[in-house]
Amino acid sequence: MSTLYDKIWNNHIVFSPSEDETAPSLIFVDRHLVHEVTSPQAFESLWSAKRVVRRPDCTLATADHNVPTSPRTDDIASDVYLRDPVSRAQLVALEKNTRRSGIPFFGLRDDRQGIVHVIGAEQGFILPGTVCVCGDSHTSTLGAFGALAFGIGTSQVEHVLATQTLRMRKSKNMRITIDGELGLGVTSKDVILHVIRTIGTAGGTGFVFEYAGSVVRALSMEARMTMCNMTIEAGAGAGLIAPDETTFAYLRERPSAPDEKSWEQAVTFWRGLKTDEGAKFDREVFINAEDILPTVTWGTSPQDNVPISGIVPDPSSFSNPQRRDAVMQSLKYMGLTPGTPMESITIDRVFIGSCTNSRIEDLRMAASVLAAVGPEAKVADNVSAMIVPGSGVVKKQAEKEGLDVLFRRAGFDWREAGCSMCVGLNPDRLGSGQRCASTSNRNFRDRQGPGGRTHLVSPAMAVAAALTGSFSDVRKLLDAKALKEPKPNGKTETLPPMLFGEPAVQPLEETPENRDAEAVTQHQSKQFVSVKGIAVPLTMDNIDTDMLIPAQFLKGTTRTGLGDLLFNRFRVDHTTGQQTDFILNRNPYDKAKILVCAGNNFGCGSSREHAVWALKEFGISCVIAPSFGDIFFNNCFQNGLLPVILPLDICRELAEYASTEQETEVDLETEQVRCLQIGLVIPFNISPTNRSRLLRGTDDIEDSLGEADKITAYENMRKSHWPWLELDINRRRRWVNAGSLEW
Ligand SMILES: CC(C)[C@H](C(=O)O)[C@@H](O)C(=O)O
Ligand code: SF4
Repeated sequence: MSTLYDKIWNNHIVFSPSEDETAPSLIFVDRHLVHEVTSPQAFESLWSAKRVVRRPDCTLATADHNVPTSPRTDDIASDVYLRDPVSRAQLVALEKNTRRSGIPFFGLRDDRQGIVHVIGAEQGFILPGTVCVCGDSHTSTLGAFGALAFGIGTSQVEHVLATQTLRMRKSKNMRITIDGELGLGVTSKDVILHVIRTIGTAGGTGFVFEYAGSVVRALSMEARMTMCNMTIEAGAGAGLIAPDETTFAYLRERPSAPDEKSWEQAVTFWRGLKTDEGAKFDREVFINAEDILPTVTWGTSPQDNVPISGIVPDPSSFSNPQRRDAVMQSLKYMGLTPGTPMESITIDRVFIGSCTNSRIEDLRMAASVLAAVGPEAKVADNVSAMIVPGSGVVKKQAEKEGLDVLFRRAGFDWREAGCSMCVGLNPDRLGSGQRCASTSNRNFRDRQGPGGRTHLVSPAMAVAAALTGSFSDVRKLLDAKALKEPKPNGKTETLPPMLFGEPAVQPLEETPENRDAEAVTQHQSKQFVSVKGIAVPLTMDNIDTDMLIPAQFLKGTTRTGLGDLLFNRFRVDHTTGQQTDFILNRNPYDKAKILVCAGNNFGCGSSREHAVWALKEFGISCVIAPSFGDIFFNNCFQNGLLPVILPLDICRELAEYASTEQETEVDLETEQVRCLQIGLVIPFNISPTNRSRLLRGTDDIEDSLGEADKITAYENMRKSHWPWLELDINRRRRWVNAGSLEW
C-alpha cells in the first residue's frame, strides 16, 4: 500500500543505491521551469564546464521577478522600460542562455509571459504524476496537479540542465485532511493560512504533504494551486493533491497537455495516482472546515495569523520566552499594539497578485466583491491599490470578461504580468512604514520593500480592505451569493495561445561569442573538512533567506559580491546609511567563521542559493542550528558549507560559549564541535553520503553524468510508458526570440 508521493517517487527512480539507505537516489525530472533570478549562475557554470542542456524540450523559461509591470506599449524602447541596468543584465542573460540552448522562453513581448508558477500550469506543461522543479521555492504550487513539484537551488538547476535528474533523498509523508464545508467568504487562502497556523512554519520540514478531504476535493484547480503554493510557508518542499475530474477538465486541450491520440491513455494512468486505502503516513493532521474564518496576518511570519474578528496578540500570552521575544520584535516592526482589533487597523496599500493569488479565479473573486457592492464601490481615499495578473494570458482573459473595467472604475491600478510587489526586485515596492493588505505569500520583514509592513489576506479580503481603508470582514460587505469561491466547473476560460505546433525555425549557429561564458566562474570550494575560529551567536527562530540576503541583491549574474550584504537589513540603518551595532559588525564577530543559531528553522523561505554564497563569502563555512529549511540545507552541501543539526539546548550552550568571544572548532572527520577554551566536546551526526561529499568536495554533476547510460535507459522507458510526456522537439526554436528584450 503506497501513498501518492510514494508512487510518484518510485516511478522516477533512475538509480537507487541499495547498499546505503541514507544515500540519495537519482530521480528523473520531467519538467523544469526557469526564471531570470536563479538561472544565470547555473548556465554560466554549465557553459564554462563545456556542458550542454540535456533536455531543452522538457524545459520552459520566462521572465517574472525583475520585470516592471507598468504598461508595455508598442513604442516603448526596452532600455526605457527596463531602466535598472542590473535587472536588464539578468533578463538579457536569460534570453541569451535560452537562445543558446534552445529552451522555449516567454519574453516581455509574449502574451504567455508571466509568473513562472502560473505559466507552467496554464500551458498544460505540468501534468499529473510528473516530477517538476524550478529554482524557486513556490514551485510547490504545481503539486495541485498531483505532480511532485518543488523548489531547488541554483546548483541543482545546473544539475537538472546537465542531466535532467536530481540526487535526492526521500521525504516523509504527511497527510492534511480538511473536511466539512467552507463558510461564506472563506477561501483556499484562508484554509492554507489556517493550516500554517496549526502546524507552524517549521511543521512540515522534511515532509511532503498530501492535502485531502471534502474541502480539497471541492476546490477548483486555481484554489488548489493557492493551497499548494504556500506549502513551503509551512516548511514542506512539496504538497500534493490527487488528480481527479477537476484536474482532467482543467488540462483538457491545454497547449502542451496530451493530444487526442494519447488523452485517454493518460487519463487512465492519472486515475491510478492516488493514495491506497490504508497506506501509512508518518503524520496525519485533521482540520475542520468550520473552524476556518477569513484570515489576516499580524506579524512577520505567515504563521502569525488570526481570523479577521481577532485582535493583535499580547506577547506576554506566549509561554515560550523565545516566541514571546519574536512576537515583541514582530509587533515593533509592524507598528502594532497588543489588543488592537484587526478590523481597526488602517492600511495604505493593496496588492492583488503573486503566484499565490493572481490567476483568473482570483481576479474573478476580487471583481465579484466589487460587483456585489455595486457601481459606488471605490478604493478608499487613504489607499492606493493595484491588481497584477499572473500572466499575459490571465490578463487577456480578465479583459475579455470586462474585469479590468470594474477594477479601474473602482480606482485600482491594472498592471502587466509579473511578480510585482510580492518581492522587492522590481519597481513595485512598499515605502518604509507603509501598511499593505497583500494576497502574496510572505509577510517577512522588508519583503515588499525596506520597512514595508505586509499583511497576508485572500483576494476577497484585499478588496474589502481597499474599499473600507482598513482590514474588514468581507462577509459584511457581500450578499450570500457572491461570497463563494467558484466551484470547479470544467473549462471556464478561453484557451491560451498554442504552446506547440508552430513551424520550427532553424537552430542558431554557434558563434564564438555565444560559445564562451560571459562571466568568469569564481571557483568556490565544495569541500569542507574542519574550521576553527570565532563563532557568532544568534538567538532567533525562523531566520529566513530574505533576512540572510534581501531580494534587491539577487540581481547579479555571478555568485560573488554578496559577503558584505549578508544580513544587510540588520547591519545597515537604511534611514542614515550607517552601520548598526548588529553583532556581525562588531569585533571579533565581523571575522566569524561559524554561526551558531539558538533558534529553529534556520534558512527557511526562499530557495535563493545567494544566502549560502553570502555566508561563504563573509567567511562563515559552518552553521549550527536545531533545524534548517530543507532547500537551504541542501544548498549548503553544494557549496562546501557544513550545516550541523544539534538539539536546541545544546545550541543555546554553544551560543553562550560563543558570546565569550572564544574560538570554536568544528571537525567533520571526527564529527565533533569543540569549545576549545572550556574543553567541551559535542558530537554531531551527519549522513555518511553528505559527510563524504563535503570531505571530498564532490561535483555532483560529474558523478551524475557518469550515470548517463542509466538516464538514457530511463528516458526510453518513459517514452514507452508515458508517451504523452514527450514534446515535439521542433517547437523549441520557435521561442528563440519570442518577446525578445531586443525590441
Ligand atoms: C527569487 C527566488 C529564489 C525566490 C524563491 O525561491 O522563493 C522568490 O521567488 C521568492 O519568492 O522569494
Ligand atoms: S513568491 Fe512572489 S517573488 Fe516568488 S515566485 Fe511567487 S510571485 Fe514571484
